[in-house]
Amino acid sequence: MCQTPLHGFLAALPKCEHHLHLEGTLEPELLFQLAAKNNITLPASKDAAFASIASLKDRYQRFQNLDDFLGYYYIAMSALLDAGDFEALAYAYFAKAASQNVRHAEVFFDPQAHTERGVAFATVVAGFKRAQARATADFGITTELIMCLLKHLPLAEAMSTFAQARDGGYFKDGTLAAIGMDSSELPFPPPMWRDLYDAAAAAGIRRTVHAGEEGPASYMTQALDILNAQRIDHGIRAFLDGDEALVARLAREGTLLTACPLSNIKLQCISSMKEFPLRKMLDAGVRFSINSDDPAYFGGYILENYCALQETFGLSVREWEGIAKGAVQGSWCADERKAEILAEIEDVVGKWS
Ligand SMILES: Nc1ncnc2[nH]cnc12
Ligand SMILES: [Zn+2]
Repeated sequence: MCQTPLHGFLAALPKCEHHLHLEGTLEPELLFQLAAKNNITLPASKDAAFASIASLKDRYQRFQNLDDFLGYYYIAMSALLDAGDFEALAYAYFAKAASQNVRHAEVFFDPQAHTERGVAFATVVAGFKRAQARATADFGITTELIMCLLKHLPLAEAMSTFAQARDGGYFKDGTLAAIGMDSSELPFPPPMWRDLYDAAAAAGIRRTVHAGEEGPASYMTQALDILNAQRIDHGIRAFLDGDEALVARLAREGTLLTACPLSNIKLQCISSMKEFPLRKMLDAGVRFSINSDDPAYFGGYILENYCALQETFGLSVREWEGIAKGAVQGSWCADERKAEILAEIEDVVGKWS
């Protein structure tokens, strides 16, 4: 438990999570269990970190950058094979999130990372949908799925995965809420993905994209101008690069940045929490939410991210109220659901003021 006097308040505060990769919640314990069940051999002969749960956890303390982490992330998810595996993964995350008072979660998954190794798109989605239904019934948490396409694969493959989901009615029937893009950033700037984002916009589908994590602020401007992205995942480089015009635009347009402070430290995008641009984000009036990204790898779920910020920046209850409400306003859920969560926030704030 963190040491801040506001720990109880931060734990109780109703939260929305918008930047969470379901595959990034695969804890080493579940990974080893699924690998044994599915007869998947983890490549311990190539990388000794895969020898045991303990050695893997130790290696997770020392990521050098985004690509170093992604190497482990893609190998680990090869242990996920049947719908029950995807259900177990997602349900474990929803249970953990609900225990930290996440009331609404919009979560990413990477279908291409599964279809390219022979797991059907429908299998992945069926498992996640079962977990979503159980989590809502068990915890009252509402959830949405965002399909991410991978930047390290060709545009044509992203387009065909997108077309499969669109033509299969997955967006129309509400199974999928939006598209996003993730994976390596620097070698794959936003203009490469124009056709994908144009096709999503033409079909009336919501759009987010990872940008400004390792890549420069100019990638964020391209994401807005060329991809017409409605949300940006990470986005800290707007502040770190001092791009004042972009910051002013983000504030003016009310674009949600889905920030992930512990992730930024673990992937060495910033060297300590003091460098996380929280004060600049607040002062500029940019809308943002605080999220966990890949909690099984980065040493903390959403509450640990809130607490780590509090330990460094010492915000007031009122400032946290503003952050929590901004996250609700930036969510892609119905207005009635937003009103419910906003009322829950007022309730908790009332008890702590
Ligand atoms: N932080 C991150 N950045 C880009 N792609 C990712 N995939 C999973 N986590 C990611
Ligand atoms: Zn991410």
